[in-house]
Amino acid sequence: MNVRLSQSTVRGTAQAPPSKSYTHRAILAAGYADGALVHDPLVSADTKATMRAVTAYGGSVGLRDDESVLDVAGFGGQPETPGDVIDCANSGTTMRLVTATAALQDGLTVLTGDDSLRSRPQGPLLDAIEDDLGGRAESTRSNGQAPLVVGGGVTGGDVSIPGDVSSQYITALLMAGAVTDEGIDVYLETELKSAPYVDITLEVLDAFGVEAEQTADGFTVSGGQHYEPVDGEYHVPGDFSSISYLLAAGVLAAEDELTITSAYPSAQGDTAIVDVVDRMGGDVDWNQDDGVITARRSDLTGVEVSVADTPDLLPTIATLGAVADGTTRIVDCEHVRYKETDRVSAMAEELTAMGASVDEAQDTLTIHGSASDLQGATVDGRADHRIIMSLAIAGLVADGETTVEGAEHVDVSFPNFFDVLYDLGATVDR
Ligand SMILES: O=C(O)C1=C[C@@H](OP(=O)(O)O)[C@@H](O)[C@H](O)C1
Ligand SMILES: C=C(OP(=O)(O)O)C(=O)O
Repeated sequence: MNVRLSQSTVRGTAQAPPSKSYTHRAILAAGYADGALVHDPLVSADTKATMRAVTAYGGSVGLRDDESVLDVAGFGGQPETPGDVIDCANSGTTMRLVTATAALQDGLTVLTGDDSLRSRPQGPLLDAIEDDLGGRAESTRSNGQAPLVVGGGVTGGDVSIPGDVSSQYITALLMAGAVTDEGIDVYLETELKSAPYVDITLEVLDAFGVEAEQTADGFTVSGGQHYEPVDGEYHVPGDFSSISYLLAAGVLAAEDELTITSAYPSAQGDTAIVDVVDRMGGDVDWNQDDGVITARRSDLTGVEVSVADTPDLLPTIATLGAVADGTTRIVDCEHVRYKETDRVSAMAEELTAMGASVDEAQDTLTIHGSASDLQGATVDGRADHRIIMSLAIAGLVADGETTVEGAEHVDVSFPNFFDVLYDLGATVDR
């Protein structure tokens, strides 16, 4: 699906979609439990992959008609051997988290995904399971990528793992480690990137009555624990990665002001987008008690931003930088190359196609911005939801028409993104 956008303004109120990261964890935690009601879940292509995995391990997931609640029956910490391959589709979170689940049972699980997911790094997690925990974890092509074959009935132990490839390996080991006999101690061999995502994990584990904590050199979870959420329920907060596109639309294109609801504080590192926009000179106000962000159109100035903790914000900040006056330097971004696509290159190339001046280095993206340089163009969304949404926001400001190719992939995290933009008054032809 191609979506065409033209320079236009937005106004009114948009509700943030529910958090993808919290939804994945809540579904899997409910799977490790006897079950749970997950309120306000994100129902998207990625979270459906985690629902499939929980079902494959012997649980079940029912969705209320209005999509407001997932009724998850769990497998009680003892996953069954799946009767079929688990298709994780485009979801790195599903593949990593479920690989550790697979290691818990004696039988084998086969995990695969789409072209993008089958090119992403899984090697450090496979090595941790096989070399450190004594399980079986193989890449069928011996290249550290899916398809994967995992099993072996691990009972816990000590794991050494790099921290600068994906924090999802640590999340996976902590979630599975709680139901092993011995627990798992994770030692980080390199500095942890995307650290707030492990904080999200600790928050969800706590809500499910599971204890895990940070240590001087990593994380630890003791074994023999039972997942059991308070009152059998869990509530998912709004998603700040998704909010970043709405907030960018507000400061770049609001006619008067744009209001975003369901924006309550949580462990999400991506709440940093509010501060980034503020530092760029954006007129933004966040009422944390009410969960409401208000943004007004503003003239932005380039800044330097580290995305070490917030990789998913890179595409949004790149778009903001292309419109801001002066230079925006996005640093500490090498790990953003291991996502659905290499997002550093993707944003460099596609914003350049729209007339921006961008320099790319391995760990830095530098954008010499100016709103007047941005021209509508046909851009490739790279089958990556965040590239698509960020380029669409650039299309609200660019002179002339912008066509974003492959726009249907927003179904991964923000399925009604283009409907929301349309309802806010943007000129969008879906
Ligand atoms: O655990 C999570 O929910 C996520 C962790 C991050 O990945 P990495 O830890 O691989 O950087 C992030 O980019 C991804 O969108 C979601
Ligand atoms: C990288 C992302 O997710 P995942 O790793 O789950 O594919 C994302 O949502 O930007």
